[in-house]
Amino acid sequence: MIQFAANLSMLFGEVPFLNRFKEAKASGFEGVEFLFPYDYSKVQLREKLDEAQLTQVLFNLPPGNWEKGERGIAALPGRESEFQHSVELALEYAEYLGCKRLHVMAGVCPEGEQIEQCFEVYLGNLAYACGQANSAGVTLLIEPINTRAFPGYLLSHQAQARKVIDHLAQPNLKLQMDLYHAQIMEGDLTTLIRHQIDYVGHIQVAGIPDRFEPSGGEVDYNWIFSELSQSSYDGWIGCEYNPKVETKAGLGWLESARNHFS
Ligand SMILES: O=C(O)[C@@H](O)C(=O)CO
Ligand SMILES: [Mg+2]
Repeated sequence: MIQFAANLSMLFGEVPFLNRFKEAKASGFEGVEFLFPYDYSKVQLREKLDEAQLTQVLFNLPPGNWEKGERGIAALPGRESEFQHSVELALEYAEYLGCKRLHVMAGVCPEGEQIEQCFEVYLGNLAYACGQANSAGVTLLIEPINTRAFPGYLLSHQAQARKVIDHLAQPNLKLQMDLYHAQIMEGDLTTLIRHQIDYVGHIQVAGIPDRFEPSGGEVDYNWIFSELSQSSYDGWIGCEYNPKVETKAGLGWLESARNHFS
């Protein structure tokens, strides 16, 4: 059955990060996701999950130097050995936290590098990572991200991701379909969902254009949730949005969203 996960990098920012787990549970979430766990020990995080009885649904591989503008290293030529270490670290956390999904960020193709070469490195790194993750029972996800947010990001369209997944033909490589990015880059969300739901290993939602709650803005999420409820997808939906005012005050949309899946 489809369930909703709170993205703790964005929700419950009113309290310190480690307190957000119990806030998520108290607000009715059964699972959590966030961008990166690496500022905390895996033991600290496990404790928080256990205390609140939450499932760790997803997090990302280390992204490289975020402060310097790096947004993943999977497609960066010359960074292959760093990438392999990042896979090892992420899998260590994933196994300890019981997390079955990891998002591998492609990265921004560096100036002076050919896109084709970045793609070649990306494919090689993904194939390596899939092998490592498979033995740990972990699915890797690739997410097309809008280039307004991350200019030059290598993977920005759903069809590109499908091609990568088809090309590599790995059983544990899936699409992270973030409907916020998909609407900005492509629109036509219903058709995208109908055409590629079999590729999808995780979904994320936010209102468009402001990345607020998925209840206002240009996309009718009641329509989208109804569409998803009729599809074969039965995984998690990550609530990856910035609360417009305050997290709890803005959670009214969730009850009616859940009604689509009950
Ligand atoms: O959509 C996003 O921003 C995230 O899912 C992510 O992993 C990269 O920032
Ligand atoms: Mg996302």
